[in-house]
Amino acid sequence: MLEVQNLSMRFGGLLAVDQVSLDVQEQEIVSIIGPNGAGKTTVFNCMSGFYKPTGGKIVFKGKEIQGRPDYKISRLGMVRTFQHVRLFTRLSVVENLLVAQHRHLNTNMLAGLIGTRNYREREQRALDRAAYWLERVGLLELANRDAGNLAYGQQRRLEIARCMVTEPSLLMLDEPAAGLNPAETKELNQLIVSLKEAYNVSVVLIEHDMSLVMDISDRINVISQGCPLASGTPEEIRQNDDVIKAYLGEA
Ligand SMILES: Nc1ncnc2c1ncn2[C@@H]1O[C@H](COP(=O)(O)OP(=O)(O)OP(=O)(O)O)[C@@H](O)[C@H]1O
Repeated sequence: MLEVQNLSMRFGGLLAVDQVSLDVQEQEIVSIIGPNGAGKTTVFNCMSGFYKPTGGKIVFKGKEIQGRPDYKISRLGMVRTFQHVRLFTRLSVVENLLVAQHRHLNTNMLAGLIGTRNYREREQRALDRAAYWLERVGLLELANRDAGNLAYGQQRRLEIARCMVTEPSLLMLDEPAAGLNPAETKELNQLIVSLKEAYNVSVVLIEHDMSLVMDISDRINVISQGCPLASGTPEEIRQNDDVIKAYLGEA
């Protein structure tokens, strides 16, 4: 469903991403790993429309999307979370999920003001979806709390719910386990696997927690200093000498 071909991104004199290719099939969890500064988030930013890549192609569901704005890419069904949580901290938990759906559906303001039947039905569906996903990520009881008052692990789960209410086919998670304790990481592991198995979602994951990556990935792509270093199953990556060297070099 997604094919990234020879993606490159240059910032002035720095070639942050150099000819990176990867693909994601339906219902697959594909991870991107690599030492700090390898270019992982830059790949994400290109894929999700935050940066216009300086080279290469990104094909999602048969359409070339490189350089398209982020809101158009998310309407095609490819949504992301961020390395640093980006919620509306002064809105309630449930409002965060409603705003996400409004932005996604491009709701007609006038229909909202007049309160047409169609609009009311859509609002009800949005509320139902929000309640469903809050329950799913264990936040229903906190629906009316300000998002900014949630514990960090809860905010990260809310971010995933905020993506899921838009019913994506591909979810991109940027370091979802960062800052989580072991119990929360285990819950996250189960949640991500269930997204794939129960909701037919494909996942692209950037993550430094190797036990999580090795446990849930179908395939892993390793990049180092912007360049592709290796790709394969968790077992192949675990035994790859270049990968071991890149990581030992970092330590
Ligand atoms: N907007 C930007 N302008 C200039 N340089 C940038 C920009 N974004 C990223 N870079 C540079 O590109 C390189 C890759 O950064 P990137 O954040 O993609 O790495 P990463 O693999 O995600 O790192 P980490 O694991 O630490 O998050 C770094 O040298 C970074 O400083």
